Amino acid sequence: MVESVRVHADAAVTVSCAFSGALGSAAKIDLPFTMDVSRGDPGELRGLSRECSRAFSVGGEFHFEVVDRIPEAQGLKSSSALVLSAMIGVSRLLGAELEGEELLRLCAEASVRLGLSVTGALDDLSAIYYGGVSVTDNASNRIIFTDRMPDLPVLVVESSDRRISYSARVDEYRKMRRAWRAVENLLMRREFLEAMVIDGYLCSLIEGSDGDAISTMLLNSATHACQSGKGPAVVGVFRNEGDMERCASILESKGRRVKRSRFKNSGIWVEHI
Ligand SMILES: Nc1ncnc2c1ncn2[C@@H]1O[C@H](COP(=O)(O)OP(=O)(O)O)[C@@H](O)[C@H]1O
Ligand SMILES: O=C(O)C1=C[C@@H](OP(=O)(O)O)[C@@H](O)[C@H](O)C1
Repeated sequence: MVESVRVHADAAVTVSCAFSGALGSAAKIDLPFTMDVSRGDPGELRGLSRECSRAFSVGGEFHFEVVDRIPEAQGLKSSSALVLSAMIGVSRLLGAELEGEELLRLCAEASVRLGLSVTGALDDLSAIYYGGVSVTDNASNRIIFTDRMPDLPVLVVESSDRRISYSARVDEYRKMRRAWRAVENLLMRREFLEAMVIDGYLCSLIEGSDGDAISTMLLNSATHACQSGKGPAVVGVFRNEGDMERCASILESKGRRVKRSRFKNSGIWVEHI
């Protein structure tokens, strides 16, 4: 019997925020979120353990040890990484054969019940699970399509603020639903980086944004820079590592906290430990 597993997930950035009712989309980046899963006392994560028992119709409790964390409440998908890692870890512990979209739908339902997501965030779950970029309809919990992202460097600028998605002003996003048509059109043309920029701009109108970080990146060789959806983290895309490194040094000299990353096209994986 498997006693303990280690789940290797990562962060993702927002390509289209689904709060308005528009299609959701996220792209995976190489920023590790690692969780060990075993049977035992869940501590603070009792609700998550209960959701796993419910999903697999089993008794007992599960223990989750987060080894590498993603900065939380920044628009980098820490909550989806948490729920997905727990579910997939428990699935492997139990030898269950739940995989793919069915597993992701259970995660989406659990995320809403746990108060960690507004729509279930199938876009974020799918990007972390498959890698690359996912486009989803979160209202009907369906994946529309997945695709690969270009293998490019991505610089993440963290914020000292936190924005919890459950407290987002979703009514304001809904009022702006029509503005997201531009984002959806770009998604359908698979122009993901352009969609990401327009999405970040629209979210900024509601949430505000870190204009200094965005302009510093655009003035220093970023091909694209914007808030990651509702943010507050900001992301920039570069042609090569050298351009990213020069920009990262400039931001660091201004006292900004940055993480060097790149788009990631491989999926989540689990090892027995
Ligand atoms: N490692 C973790 N341990 C416990 N809770 C976590 C962890 N990571 C994320 N969370 C929960 O997820 C919330 C952040 O989710 P959310 O507001 O959707 O932002 P994001 O998913 O973009 O980071 C945190 O406030 C916390 O409740
Ligand atoms: O809670 C949700 O349903 C969502 C949260 C957002 O992600 P972040 O919380 O990472 O900003 C958003 O981009 C996604 O489309 C849906």
